Formats: sequence, structure tokens, C-alpha cells
Amino acid sequence: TRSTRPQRLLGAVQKNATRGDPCSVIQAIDHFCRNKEWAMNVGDEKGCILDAVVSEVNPATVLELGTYCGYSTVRIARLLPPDAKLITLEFNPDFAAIARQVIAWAGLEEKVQLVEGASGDWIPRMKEQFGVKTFDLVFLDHWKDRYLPDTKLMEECGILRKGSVLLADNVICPGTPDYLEFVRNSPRYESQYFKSHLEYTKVEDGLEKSVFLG
Ligand SMILES: CCCNc1ncnc2c1ncn2[C@@H]1O[C@H](/C=C/CNC(=O)c2cc(-c3ccc(F)cc3)cc(O)c2O)[C@H](C)[C@H]1O
Ligand SMILES: [Mg+2]
Repeated sequence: TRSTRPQRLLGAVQKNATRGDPCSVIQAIDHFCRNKEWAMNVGDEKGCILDAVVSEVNPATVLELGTYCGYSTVRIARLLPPDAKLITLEFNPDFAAIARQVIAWAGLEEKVQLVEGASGDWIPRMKEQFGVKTFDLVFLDHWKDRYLPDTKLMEECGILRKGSVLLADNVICPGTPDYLEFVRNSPRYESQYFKSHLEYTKVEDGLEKSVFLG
């Protein structure tokens, strides 16, 4: 049967990237998505903003919602200090399987814990399951209508601390209007918009960085 796009993306990584070299994995995926088949990775332009925020926060604990093929997982994990931990949630087993192989090709398995399951089920269990009390950085890139409910859940479960940074992809395209309205108007967040473009296109999109004030 015909392969899937994530399988072809993995093939491009295995063909064109060097094992253990995260930058070559990132470049191979960006080249594939720009020249062969578009895919919904955060991409190189928004990826540079993501890199800057990760470097600024220098997090010991990171939570990613929506692994997909693992592109942003590799972008984030490659910048983390040795004993830092990135937990990424992906509820589609086929995407999780692809992402595991992309992360392994980049040689970043030690820094990444890919959890197969839904954010709603796992956010409440972060403490007991992984011994993580709070997250220094959360990258939201899953279903756009889940950003707000999951943010409220993270608050309720106490996994955000004063200063935790939420970074949300696609706040313009496809758009997350309810989330944006919430973080921009809530007194408990200090929000900032980073204007950019939808991955591999000229369409406007951007990232919203929101600091939880406790
Ligand atoms: C209830 C479960 C919630 N909890 C969950 N828990 C765990 N994993 C979850 C949960 N909800 C979803 N996931 C996983 O995350 C991934 C989902 C990612 C979704 N991303 C987009 O939809 C998007 C679209 C465009 C776009 C823009 C323009 C276009 F024309 C077309 C497309 C661009 C972009 O950058 C985009 O990130 C993955 C596919 C899916 O299995
Ligand atoms: Mg996205």
C-alpha cells in the first residue's frame, strides 16, 4: 500500500541526514517540506523564534503538546542542557512511531520522553508518572481548539509556576482565537506576539509567548 507522508518524511531524514546530527535532521525535513511535500512542522522561520525562546528560557523541564513527526521536538531538545528533560505528548500511534525514529536519528533519545496518549489524560499525571513538579517551558502545537482547555488544565494541575513560559504555534493560521483572547486579557499572563509566516509559505502566522505570573 502507498506510504504515508510522515513515512516519506522519515525516509528523507534517513536518506539525507547524518545520524546523531540534529541540525542535519532539521535541514532534511525543511528541504523535504519546502521542495517535495508540505507538512505541518513549525518550520525554519518560526523555528528560529522557537530556538530563541528556548535559549532565553534555558529550561530544565519542557512539555510539548503534539509531537507529530518530531521536528519541533528535535529543534527544542538539541538546545537543552545535558540533564534537562523534554516530555512530548502524541496520541496518534502512527505519528508517535515516526517521531521516535526521527528523534533517534538525531541522537536525542536521552533528552526526550515521548508519551503516547492524550494531553487531557496525561497533564494531570505529570507529577506522579514522571516526577516533574512544574514545567519551565510548554510548546503548544496540537489541535488548535485544545490550547485553551489544556492551558486551564495545566493551571488547575499546578504544573505551571511563576515564570513558566507558554509558547503557542499557529495563533493566526489556522488560528487559536479563544486561546489568544484568554492569554492576552488574563491578568495571570504577560503575552507577546512574534509575527512570522506559516511554515514554508508566505501566509501570515505567528507564535504567542505567554509568561504565567502565578
Ligand atoms: C483531544 C486531543 C487533544 N490532545 C492531544 N494530545 C496529544 N496529541 C495530540 C492531541 N491533539 C492532537 N494531537 C496530535 O498533535 C498533532 C496535531 C497537530 C495539529 N496541528 C495543526 O492542525 C496545524 C495545522 C497547520 C495548517 C495551516 C494551514 C493549512 F492550510 C493547513 C494546516 C499548520 C500547523 O503548524 C499546525 O500545527 C498530531 C497530528 C495529533 O495526533
Ligand atoms: Mg503548528
